[in-house]
Amino acid sequence: MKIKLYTPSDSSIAYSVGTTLDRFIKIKQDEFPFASGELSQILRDIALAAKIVNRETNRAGLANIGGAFGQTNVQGEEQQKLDVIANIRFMRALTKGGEVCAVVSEEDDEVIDLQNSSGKYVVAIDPLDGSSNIDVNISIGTIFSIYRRVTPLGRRILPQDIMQPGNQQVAAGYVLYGSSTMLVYTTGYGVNGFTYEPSLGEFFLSHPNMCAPKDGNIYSINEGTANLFETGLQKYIEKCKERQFSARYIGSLVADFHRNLLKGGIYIYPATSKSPKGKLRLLYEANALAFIAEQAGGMATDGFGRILDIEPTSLHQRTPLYIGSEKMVEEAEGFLKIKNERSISL
Ligand SMILES: O=P(O)(O)OC[C@H]1O[C@](O)(COP(=O)(O)O)[C@@H](O)[C@@H]1O
Ligand SMILES: [Mg+2]
Ligand SMILES: [Mg+2]
Repeated sequence: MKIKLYTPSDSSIAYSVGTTLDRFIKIKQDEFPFASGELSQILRDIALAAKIVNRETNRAGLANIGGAFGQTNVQGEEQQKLDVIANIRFMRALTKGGEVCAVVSEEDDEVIDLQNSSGKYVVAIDPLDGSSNIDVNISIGTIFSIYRRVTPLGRRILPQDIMQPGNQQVAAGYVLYGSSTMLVYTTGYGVNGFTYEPSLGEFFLSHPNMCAPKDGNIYSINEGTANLFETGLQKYIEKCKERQFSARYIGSLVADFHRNLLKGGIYIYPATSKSPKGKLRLLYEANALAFIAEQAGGMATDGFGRILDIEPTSLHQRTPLYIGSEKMVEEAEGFLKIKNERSISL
């Protein structure tokens, strides 16, 4: 009996396009002799909850899941039903997974202590990003950051476990519920994207080693409040128009970020005279995407400094965000600095 050896074309790579997320996590874990599997488990828990939220999102119009929940969250924003459903689903998966001791969520005023003294990790999460787009069938997302607790296991969680700068993240990512559903994440060793195959209930590697183009011609900003922007930013936008760059703004941070990550571009949610800290939240929006952007060769600042170096002072603190292709973010920063220097010297 003859035995034929199977030699897949790219056998040199342990994983290739089409590898399941589970397998990819396992392979990556094996690359770290000291890895003990807890972080891998959290990534699996997040993937599981994402599958459930994906199902709810897809049938939002049918199952009376759309619309307001009838309560406001700590940001004073009206919660959508899907905000609350997603929050419950991720919280449940992270609790059941058993590796997390505390969760910071956009939808909860306080830190959620999961009463799990053996949990080594803290998760900050925006369960449903782009809430204003839920009812109009436009792409929405989930954003997550993972940190290792800094206080000893078995002790009560302390503020220092939660208030860690983004440069302490051990993993971060997002889920995009769009025409297809994708999970994109980093553990500090590059960025990989997985596409969900609903009929098989699996995420498959579809975008290995994602790299942001160094430059681009897409700018994403809500110009509705342009008259409240600082002059440096107004000048930068004029420059983009002069160059006939494409203006693209979905109004879902995850979707705008993802497009620009693939095609090259800059997303800006600036400080305005009305909101001096902008709108987006540092702990569960900006930090995660900044980690991804940097790992993909892009850049993320608040207009003046690196997002990942901001020392958090409050759970739901906001930050201006300039994120995307390196050259574009650098240039936008340059415009801000010039104008600011001029206004200071006047
Ligand atoms: O309507 P605006 O002011 O442009 O804000 C849109 C931004 O607000 C957000 O919806 C805020 O996120 P949430 O939906 O999670 O609150 C971002 O996704 C989006 O980029
Ligand atoms: Mg959000
Ligand atoms: Mg949200």
